[in-house]
Amino acid sequence: MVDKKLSGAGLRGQSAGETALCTVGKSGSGLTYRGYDVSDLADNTTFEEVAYLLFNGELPNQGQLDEYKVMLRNQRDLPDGLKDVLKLIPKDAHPMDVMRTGCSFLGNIEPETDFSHQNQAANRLLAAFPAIMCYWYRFTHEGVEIDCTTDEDSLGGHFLALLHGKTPSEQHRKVMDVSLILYAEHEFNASTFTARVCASTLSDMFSCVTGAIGSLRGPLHGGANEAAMDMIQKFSSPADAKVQMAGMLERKEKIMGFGHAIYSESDPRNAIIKAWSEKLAQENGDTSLYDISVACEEFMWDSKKLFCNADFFHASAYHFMGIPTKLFTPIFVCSRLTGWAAHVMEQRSNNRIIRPSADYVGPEPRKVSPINQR
Ligand SMILES: CC(=O)SCCNC(=O)CCNC(=O)[C@H](O)C(C)(C)COP(=O)(O)OP(=O)(O)OC[C@H]1O[C@@H](n2cnc3c(N)ncnc32)[C@H](O)[C@@H]1OP(=O)(O)O
Ligand SMILES: O=C([O-])CC(=O)C(=O)O
Repeated sequence: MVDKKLSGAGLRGQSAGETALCTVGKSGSGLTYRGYDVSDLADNTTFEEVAYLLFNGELPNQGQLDEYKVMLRNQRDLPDGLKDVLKLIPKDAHPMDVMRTGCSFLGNIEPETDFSHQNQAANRLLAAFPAIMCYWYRFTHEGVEIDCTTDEDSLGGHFLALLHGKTPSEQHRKVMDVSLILYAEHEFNASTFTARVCASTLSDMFSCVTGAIGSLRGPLHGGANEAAMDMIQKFSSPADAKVQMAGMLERKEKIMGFGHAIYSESDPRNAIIKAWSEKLAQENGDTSLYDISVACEEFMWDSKKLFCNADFFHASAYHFMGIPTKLFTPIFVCSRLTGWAAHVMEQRSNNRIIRPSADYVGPEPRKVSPINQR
């Protein structure tokens, strides 16, 4: 992995603080969480272990993990007041707005009253997010008031069971778990930086996470997985994908799911989710969407030297598991909550309010003229 030459607008290349949580795009290792390579974590741990690692600094032993999972399981259900609020949100609302409201409302009825409760607040959100998404989705789209508890061992399996109303396959549980690990943490990305800025004012955990959800929603960040899905579904074949993408580039359109602010040659998460997407395509007995995705990847590299970021093959992988496109970015929320909350805790542990300066480019000083002379 080569360090990208960083310059220009968007604070690119400027250090905005220290973190012990994550490295992104450092030579020799693409992505690490507290020193562990993300591929090692994806192969050898579960999402709950990664959440524990991010919140507590070390991977849990078996006893700690068992205790942690029981604690999360006991908090998966939603209070009636929150269910009532979710039922009021219309079917055509953006599910990221649902997540934002769900998070914010929970902060009203179960507030983080002081920072000694920060872990409880983070774990409550971690346990409740799958139900916030699925309760609203199934009520508004299917007219069902679901039971927000399941017997599923993992949060990934729990989400799939809530969404589909049936026990997920072992392979689908595994893919969800890997996906949640891949999306968990990514240093000072836009949404995490939002959370840290909010934390630096000594605000509460729910406000920090609510703000971060708003930043993740945009198509230049987390929203790219949905935009990528919308795009690949329009292509009828690999050859058609290449022709249509050439047109998009000619029209100077951004191709969602490609490029990255920090990585220069590849996003280490891509190979991992791409391999799972291929397995799911084979399991489904129809590889056409996967083949189209591979054609997109080849075309973008050959024509622009742009590579798939974490979002691109997540689109087909989620689609193969029967997940509606509009829920792709909310799943990202369920995972990235761990990174956001860990950064909030880190910011609080050595805080100074984040308040950069701006280069002024406006008019020279001038006097207000009376309104009838303007
Ligand atoms: C999990 C995540 O959040 S990963 C990111 C998800 N976002 C997307 O997939 C959206 C599509 N990608 C992009 O918009 C960008 O690549 C970003 C926002 C991720 C990074 O933006 P930047 O750091 O400004 O990109 P970068 O400096 O590498 O851009 C270099 C050039 O490549 C172009 N470029 C970068 N990505 C793309 C793309 N996906 N499609 C077309 N052109 C692109 C830029 O327009 C720029 O061209 P220019 O010099 O003519 O203006
Ligand atoms: O780091 C970034 O800018 C975006 C990203 O890939 C992420 O947040 O996962």
